[in-house]
Amino acid sequence: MKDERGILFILSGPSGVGKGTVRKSLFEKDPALEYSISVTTREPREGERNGIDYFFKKREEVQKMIEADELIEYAEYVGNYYGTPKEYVEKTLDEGKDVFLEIEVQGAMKVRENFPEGVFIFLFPPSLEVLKNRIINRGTETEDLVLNRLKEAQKEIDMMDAYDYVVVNDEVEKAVARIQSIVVSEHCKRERVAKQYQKALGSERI
Ligand SMILES: Nc1nc2c(ncn2[C@@H]2O[C@H](COP(=O)(O)OP(=O)(O)O)[C@@H](O)[C@H]2O)c(=O)[nH]1
Ligand SMILES: Nc1ncnc2c1ncn2[C@@H]1O[C@H](COP(=O)(O)OP(=O)(O)O)[C@@H](O)[C@H]1O
Repeated sequence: MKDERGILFILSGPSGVGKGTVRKSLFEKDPALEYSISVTTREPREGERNGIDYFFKKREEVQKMIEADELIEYAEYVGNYYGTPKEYVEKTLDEGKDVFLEIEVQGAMKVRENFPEGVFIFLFPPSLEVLKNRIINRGTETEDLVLNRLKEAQKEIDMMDAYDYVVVNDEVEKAVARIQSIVVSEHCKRERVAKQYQKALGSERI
């Protein structure tokens, strides 16, 4: 284990706001970050690959993982399970690397209980109209599923106050730059706290 653990960043927000798009662009710019691949029972979309976008699993398989306490959190979202494998996150943080989770709001709130030191970022749409258009234009959901996702979105936006940061995703590049600033300032903050702590300990010894 490295002296300093990595930081756990949780990127959350309503479906269609652009979490996946922003996360992918962020990872292209910052190869030092590590992405935690979730398990899901949802069917793969065209172009999605097992072990890259998600670990696609059967319901019984995810249920077994839940029973064996192999997930940090899981949530049932629009009829499917989604969950974060524990082992990868713990191991990567112990190696001193920062880990990003891209998860919905119920799951993020559960992560808070186990990782209160995590940094919680809520990605916010410029407006509900824009959000609706982004889900429709993505073209991956039927009309019913778009409506379900929008219903969830309203509930999710109501939870925004529980986050450390709110980032508006007006333009992908701008949203990515805002998240990069958060990553840098969180590292500076932790370094400062560590130095103050060392100083306090030092003066105690004198
Ligand atoms: N709680 C939880 N949510 C997840 C996880 N992985 C993905 N999600 C979220 O589940 C929701 C649905 O994901 P998905 O079906 O891929 O749709 P999309 O994000 O709208 O493209 C999104 O809000 C994801 O961020 C996870 O491991 N745990
Ligand atoms: N800043 C943005 N401006 C315009 N379109 C965007 C922006 N961010 C994302 N999108 C588009 O919105 C749709 C939903 O984005 P996606 O990343 O799939 O969202 P999420 O992962 O939050 O469900 C996609 O078609 C994506 O290309």
